[in-house]
Amino acid sequence: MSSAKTILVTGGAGYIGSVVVEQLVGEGARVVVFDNLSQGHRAAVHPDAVFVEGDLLDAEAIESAVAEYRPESVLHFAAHSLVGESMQVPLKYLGENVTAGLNLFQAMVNHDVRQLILSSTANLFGDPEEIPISESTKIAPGSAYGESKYILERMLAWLEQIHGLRYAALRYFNAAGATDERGEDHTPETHLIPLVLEVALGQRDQITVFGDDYPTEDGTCIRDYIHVSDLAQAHIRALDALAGGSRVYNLGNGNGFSVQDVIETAREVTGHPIPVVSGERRAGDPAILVADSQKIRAELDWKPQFPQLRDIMQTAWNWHQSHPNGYAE
Ligand SMILES: NC(=O)c1ccc[n+]([C@@H]2O[C@H](COP(=O)([O-])OP(=O)(O)OC[C@H]3O[C@@H](n4cnc5c(N)ncnc54)[C@H](O)[C@@H]3O)[C@@H](O)[C@H]2O)c1
Ligand SMILES: O=c1ccn([C@@H]2O[C@H](COP(=O)(O)OP(=O)(O)O[C@H]3O[C@H](CO)[C@@H](O)[C@H](O)[C@H]3O)[C@@H](O)[C@H]2O)c(=O)[nH]1
Repeated sequence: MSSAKTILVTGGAGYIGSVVVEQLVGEGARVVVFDNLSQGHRAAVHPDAVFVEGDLLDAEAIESAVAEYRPESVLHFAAHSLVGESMQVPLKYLGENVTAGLNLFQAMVNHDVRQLILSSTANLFGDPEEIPISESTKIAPGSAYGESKYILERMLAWLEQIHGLRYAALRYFNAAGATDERGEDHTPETHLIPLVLEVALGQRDQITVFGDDYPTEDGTCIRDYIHVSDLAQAHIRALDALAGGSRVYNLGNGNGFSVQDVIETAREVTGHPIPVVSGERRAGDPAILVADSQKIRAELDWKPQFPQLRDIMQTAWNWHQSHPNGYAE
């Protein structure tokens, strides 16, 4: 990775973005984080990164940040990202995620910034026709959130054709785990793994399983959990490869685990019994999402360092134990 170039990271105070920033700074890059702290945390931003507090919905704010810092590339993490919420308030996603991207892309076009990595999602595939899901699997977004990400992917394809922008769309499956200093801390928390660990910490009484009548072996949804550091490494490789042209990759571990498996693994890792109650299905949740990530493995020589769910959850548990109140002082 070339060290002198500036990289702008939207959403760099959030869960995944902050870990990517940590790795980029470690590689010697000059990093500028742009985040409105709606979900992110100032303390999650690596101290060697420049921090700009701003909202992508404010076109002037992102325009002036791009004008001031003149990044060579942009990593775009900032978004609303909850599948379930997007099925309650679809316009928050179809409106704000798309407008935020639009304002960012416009600022990039205005200042001739020609490289971008987009955080896309496995939710692009809805209830997929095939498992594992490859880049050639039919796209049929499973929620308003997934649709908002697909609109951004399509916008980028046009900007490539018309303005020569080079982009990588990384369709993450379920991010999980932590580094020593950075982990998952959302308010409210809605993600399965941190919620289960909050039960183990005694901060919640139980975990509700959203649906136990799916067409899977134990009836609960299956997901592909990928360690956040492995995701970060994929961004660094994709950034280095962008000079060779735009690309789209599905990014997961390639192994599926049910909600029940996650709870059982949490019991093993934490030693806590983790009481469970059955709940209704959550709208927008596909039964099974497992990635075929052969393409990024072959083209970028990327390989997950955390293939086992147990190891991923151990890193999350370490972080939750050392940060029982998340990033709060
Ligand atoms: N967590 C996952 O499993 C997962 C999976 C697939 C895709 N993604 C995508 O990856 C990205 C990061 O996810 P995350 O889990 O780290 O989410 P996150 O909520 O922790 O991080 C998002 C960050 O963006 C910031 N932000 C949101 N709207 C903004 C705006 N209008 N202007 C400026 N900053 C804004 C938030 O404050 C936050 O720091 C998202 O785009 C999400 O859709 C996440
Ligand atoms: O209290 C809970 C929370 C979650 N789940 C289930 O656990 C699984 C994982 O849910 P969650 O951790 O909320 O993640 P997802 O909804 O799968 O979404 C994540 O993973 C997607 C990619 O697969 C990303 O696009 C999203 O941004 C990211 O939030 C799903 O089957 C949920 O129904 C429960 O049963 N109980």
